[in-house]
Amino acid sequence: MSLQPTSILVVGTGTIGQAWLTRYADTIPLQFQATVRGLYRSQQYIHLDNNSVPSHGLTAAGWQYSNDVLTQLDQDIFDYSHRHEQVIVLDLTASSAVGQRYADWLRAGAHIVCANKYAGASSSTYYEQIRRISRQYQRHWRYNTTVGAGLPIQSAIRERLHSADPIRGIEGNFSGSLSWIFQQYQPGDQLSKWLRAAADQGLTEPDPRSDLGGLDVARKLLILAREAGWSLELDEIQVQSLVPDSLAQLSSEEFWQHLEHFDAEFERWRQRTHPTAQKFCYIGAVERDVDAKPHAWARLEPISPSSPYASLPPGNANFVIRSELYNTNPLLIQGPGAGPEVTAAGIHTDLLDILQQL
Ligand SMILES: NC(=O)C1=CN([C@@H]2O[C@H](COP(=O)(O)OP(=O)(O)OC[C@H]3O[C@@H](n4cnc5c(N)ncnc54)[C@H](OP(=O)(O)O)[C@@H]3O)[C@@H](O)[C@H]2O)C=CC1
Ligand SMILES: N[C@@H](CC=O)C(=O)O
Repeated sequence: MSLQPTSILVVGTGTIGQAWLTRYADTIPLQFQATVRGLYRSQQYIHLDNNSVPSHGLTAAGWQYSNDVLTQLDQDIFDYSHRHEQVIVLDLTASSAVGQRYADWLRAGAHIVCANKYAGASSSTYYEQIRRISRQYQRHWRYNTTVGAGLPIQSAIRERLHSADPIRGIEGNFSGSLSWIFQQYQPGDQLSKWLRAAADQGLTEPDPRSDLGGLDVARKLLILAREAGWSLELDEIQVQSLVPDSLAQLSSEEFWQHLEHFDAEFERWRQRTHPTAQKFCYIGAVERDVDAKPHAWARLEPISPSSPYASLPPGNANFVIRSELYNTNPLLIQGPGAGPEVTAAGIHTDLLDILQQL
């Protein structure tokens, strides 16, 4: 274990950030000498001293306004690294601007734990760059919660590969929020009623159109495809969007104000395409064709009462992983696929994993 102290810098104090700060920040075993030294939001940051209780940072006086928080964070990473401390950045935002900093932060000496899916689902060029820099500078990048929240999907895939058991395909209900919505929705309901309930529980993305539009599932498919060692880009994944064109360009606030269009459009689609279906599930899959080229898709499918998808508890995700060894009898992983508690727990697992390796 490293004799150097570790500074933890937390970017994002929203639903997931607050859950981690209140449940876990004060529980890091003392042997790691790891301290939360900074909290960063979109336009504010606060430095915490060694004696601060991190969870109190949320309400502490002393937050400073800045219109360039990320430059402050760059500086803080540089300062702590040059004091020969280990630095771990927790990226608990959904921000592309934050995700675009990873290469620089790794080079500057930081390790990264993220719930943010941006980097894992970015272009192959950027993704490979981050991987290369992590290896070159011997920095850790952990992102388990980007797929299935706290469920151990990526480690299951890695273990298959370590056992020389290549992955053949992955299918499932990858979205905790869409699971929550569609396991309870009944034809004739206003879909937006269930959407609001999912958002109130912290299951959706900050902008729920990322879930409804299929982007969130597509990102997860891409992250898992790359974990399986396959080369794929986000725009190669075929997704069905449930967001009407008329609502796609609105701000997130405006979208919430116009849910009647969302309900009406969904009802029209349902009547036109599956008028007798009683249950739906948003399913995604990625697999390789005979030429070893990966293909991925995600769409809302009608399901019969006998389908395994019909009995998922609301909010549960499931992953059916087929490999050479687990093929006709695949590996199944199921459990809560979203939510502040399980996601914060997954972040903490990734953090402790890095601390143990330093
Ligand atoms: N909900 C879930 O179940 C799961 C969520 N995730 C991921 O967790 C991440 C966070 O989600 P959630 O907590 O719901 O999001 P929230 O919108 O609740 O919080 C986002 C936080 O990020 C901050 N932020 C945004 N942009 C920047 C920026 N440029 N610089 C610094 N801080 C910034 C916001 O600042 P401010 O407070 O000023 O607005 C806010 O504190 C997302 O990437 C999501 O995909 C992953 C797995 C499961
Ligand atoms: N919005 C996501 C949260 C986790 O990534 C989901 O619904 O699964």
